Amino acid sequence: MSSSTRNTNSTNPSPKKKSQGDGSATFNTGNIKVFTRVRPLLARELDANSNSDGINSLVSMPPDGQTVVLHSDESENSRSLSGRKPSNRIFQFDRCLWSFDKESSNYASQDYTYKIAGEEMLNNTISGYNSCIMAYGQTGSGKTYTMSGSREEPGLIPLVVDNLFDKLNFISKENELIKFTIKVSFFEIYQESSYDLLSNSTSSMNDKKLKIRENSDRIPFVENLKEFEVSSFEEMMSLINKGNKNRTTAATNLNLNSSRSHSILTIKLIQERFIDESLTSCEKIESHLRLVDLAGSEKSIATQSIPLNGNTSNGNNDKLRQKEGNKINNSLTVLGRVLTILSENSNKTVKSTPSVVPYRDSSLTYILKESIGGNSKTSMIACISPIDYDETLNTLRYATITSKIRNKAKLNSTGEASKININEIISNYEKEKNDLLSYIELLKSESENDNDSNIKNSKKLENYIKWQDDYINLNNLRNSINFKKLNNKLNNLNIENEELLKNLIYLNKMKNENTKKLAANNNLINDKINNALNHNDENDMGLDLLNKMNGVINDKESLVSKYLISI
Ligand SMILES: Nc1ncnc2c1ncn2[C@@H]1O[C@H](COP(=O)(O)OP(=O)(O)OP(=O)(O)O)[C@@H](O)[C@H]1O
Repeated sequence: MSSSTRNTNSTNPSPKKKSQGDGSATFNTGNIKVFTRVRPLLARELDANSNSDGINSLVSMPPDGQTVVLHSDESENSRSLSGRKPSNRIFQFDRCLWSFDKESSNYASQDYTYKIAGEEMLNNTISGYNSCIMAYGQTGSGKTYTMSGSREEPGLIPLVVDNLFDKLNFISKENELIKFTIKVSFFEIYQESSYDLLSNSTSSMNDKKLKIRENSDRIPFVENLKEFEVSSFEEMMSLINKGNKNRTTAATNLNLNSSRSHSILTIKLIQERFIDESLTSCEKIESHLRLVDLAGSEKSIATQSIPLNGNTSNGNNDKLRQKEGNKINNSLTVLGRVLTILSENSNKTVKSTPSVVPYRDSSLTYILKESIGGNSKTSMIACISPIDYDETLNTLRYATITSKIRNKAKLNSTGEASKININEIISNYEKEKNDLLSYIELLKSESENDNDSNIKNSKKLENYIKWQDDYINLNNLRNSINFKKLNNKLNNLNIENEELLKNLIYLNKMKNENTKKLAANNNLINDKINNALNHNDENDMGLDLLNKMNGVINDKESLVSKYLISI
């Protein structure tokens, strides 16, 4: 059985601005960027239609790369549950990604999706802006595939992490006065409660619940969420893979591996930019990139659990899936309400009062407050199925509302350079080292069979090693800066030498010219002496002139010899 598509002649779209005046200007003005991506047909969808001639995609994407057409289709493939006759709908977004058919010339691969939807957000984060990419769409529409992908076809998250390290390594090589620190945290919102996906805790789900609080700037955060410092792609991916394994998923009729929770991965980047080579003051920039894989909107019948091992009685699982589905739908309904109000507020005139945004109505909107309505450059990838008219229409409407939201992203810099005292840092390190050394001595004297103490011991040793690394890094930084200073001095000395050489050449030239003038003067004087001698029989006047001339010669000679001595 073959699949076909209406989109046969489009080419890979080139980047360009949205043409419609729908309030979504370029990203610099702060609008949420919106992309849509259509997935291919799945094996079960092909099987279910094995008797038909082939399934068309209800979605097509013309070559401009920014338009998506949702076609009415009265055949069974439309799967319209509304009963009404659907009509063709046209939508425009920042970019429409065609992943329906791998053979198509404009097929949007995982790498291409990263280039279009991921790279700009990563660059924003490195430039010091909070950024966020979230995947939205009905269940089974390709959100997790887009965000995480598979080992063979890695999605946005692994590609972002890979490129993050590449970019930071490049910057560090170019500029040794920047120090980067990367931290990662990962949590899920399941049935309105937050859980740390990186926690090793074995306590009950109830005990593992984390609270959402607000900081002094009224920005919500997950209390006690663990944050891990990482320094390589492998380290970061091993944490993310651990988090993905901990995420709540289940097999449903629509997706064998359906995410039953919203997951939020946060990569925090701290940059310390030393203002000058003395290393005494630095600007600190702290930004984060949030990667959000939302749970899919769903109809309860469609997401009943799949009977396992041939067991048809699956009542409890069905109930749980339904309860999960209701919570997911509720939070997505609140998200829709919040996005609508934000979009209306963004398009109100300056004088009118903005409506209150009900962020607190769900944990999801509360925690995403800054990303969807505050200090963040944000993009949404609206994932759509090629054969579900009603759900695709809903998703595209949602996405259109989102594209009209204007956020105010700020550069998260300390602004003024904060003073740091390098000697103080080193003496603190030294104090810490001495404390650790004496602690290690103490531990050594404790029982060797005591497991707890051994664990503590090794932890402390780890800390000690980390301290040593930091100390060495700091010294390396100082050494390289000292080396740079010496190099500068050497360059300056070379420049001074060049100046001296130029002066010497000039003085030599002057000396030669003066010697020539002196010889010419001598000739002139000799001529005059001869002239006078020739006339000495005439009177004493000639002798007198001769004596005067001799006096002039003596004066000139002594002047010249003084000058020559001086150079
Ligand atoms: N662009 C794509 N190319 C190939 N396969 C895809 C693509 N998008 C999705 N799929 C496949 O479709 C199925 C459903 O995708 P996925 O699990 O990503 O959906 P989801 O939107 O995350 O669903 P849920 O909300 O239930 O978690 C998976 O088998 C996935 O591999």
